[in-house]
Amino acid sequence: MTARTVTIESIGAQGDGVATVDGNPVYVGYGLPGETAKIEQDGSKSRLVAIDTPSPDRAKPPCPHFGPDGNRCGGCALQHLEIGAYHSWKAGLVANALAARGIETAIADMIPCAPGQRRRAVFTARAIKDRTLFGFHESGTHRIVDIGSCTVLSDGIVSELAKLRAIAGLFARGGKPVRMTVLESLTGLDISVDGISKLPEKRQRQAVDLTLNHGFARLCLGSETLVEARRPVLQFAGTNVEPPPGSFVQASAHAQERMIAIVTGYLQGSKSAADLFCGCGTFALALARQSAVLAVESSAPALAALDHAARHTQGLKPLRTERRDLFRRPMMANELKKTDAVVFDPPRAGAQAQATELAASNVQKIAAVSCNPATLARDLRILIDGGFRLTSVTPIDQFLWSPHVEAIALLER
Ligand SMILES: C[S@@+](CC[C@H](N)C(=O)[O-])C[C@H]1O[C@@H](n2cnc3c(N)ncnc32)[C@H](O)[C@@H]1O
Repeated sequence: MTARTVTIESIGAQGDGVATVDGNPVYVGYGLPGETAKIEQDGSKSRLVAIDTPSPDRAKPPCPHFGPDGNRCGGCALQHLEIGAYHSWKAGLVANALAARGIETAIADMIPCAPGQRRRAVFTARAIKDRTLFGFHESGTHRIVDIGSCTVLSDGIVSELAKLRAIAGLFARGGKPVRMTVLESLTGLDISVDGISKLPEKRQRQAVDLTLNHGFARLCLGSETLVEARRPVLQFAGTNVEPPPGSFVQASAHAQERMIAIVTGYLQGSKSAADLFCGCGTFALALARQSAVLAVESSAPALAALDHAARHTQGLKPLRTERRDLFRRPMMANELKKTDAVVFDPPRAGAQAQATELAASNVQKIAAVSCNPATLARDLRILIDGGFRLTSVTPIDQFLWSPHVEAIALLER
């Protein structure tokens, strides 16, 4: 460790301050641009000792689990940055990724999300002696920061943290850490545990009893439902959907509705749309109110939930689903002959093979949704080279105070 004083120049992609020492970057967690800070340096990492000249953009973090010291919850990276500067930094992540692929474009205003709006969280639990650590990993380590509150999550989850910890403790007691995905659905909390394959019978009964006594909707271990008091339900643009255990859904209902509005608004007027990487139908079910839809996805349970929702919703145009691995077998340009509009929303790896087929197709309008600016930029480059024009890029702060950002890019021929 070398003690030194540095000046922070920028914020890195993970939210740490970045200084330069001997021509190399040194990351200073909790540091902001313009600040002079005393650090103990260890290669590119450092420990912050003191900030000598605080930035005017420095804000008081609202969460007690956020801070520069050890045991800092890694869920948030930037609570110490004033909200306007924070939004500019996040929009910059998208702009920089696009610029790195030679795409220079204006970025629209950030769609903000407020504290307390996040409806889905993945906790880690580990049993130690007679108690359970339950929370998120410390920044950059596998240590679990035990949380008693969270500024980002919805009240419906935060108010139940102690009860969730007790249930998680039953699964973690065997010694292995477990992950617990909690989704606040309209009918109650939907809890899904993974990391172990089986629970001893007595502990399983206790977990089921706690779930029922606390009024939670469902408890699953992997894909096995241990108890379902009520079907968990979400609404996508007015349509009820019953998500399968642990399935992907947008992290915030507010962000989801704004994203649906952008996509359906842009693709309005198309006769036949495709939703690729459709999940349980966030976009497909909304699009089916205005055009025929082909919805494609690799997860069978997600498609079953989408089919079930479509069958029980009045007034939709024809909606067809197809199970398909779009990485290995993208929808080919000639299969999209009758499709004039596409929304695609792939996992972080992006949709390179699919973008290549779209570039060669007759599709006229595309909404590209992504939680990874780097792969979004790569896929947009393919589409632009194939003759599409980028008409707008809108960042959405779905992952408040984290270094992650959602974005929707709109393209047309
Ligand atoms: C970011 S989510 C988007 C889901 C949906 N659009 C939504 O808004 O809820 C990505 C989806 O891609 C699916 N997926 C992952 N790999 C895939 C693949 N190789 N082929 C098709 N779908 C895949 C996942 O199951 C997941 O539902």
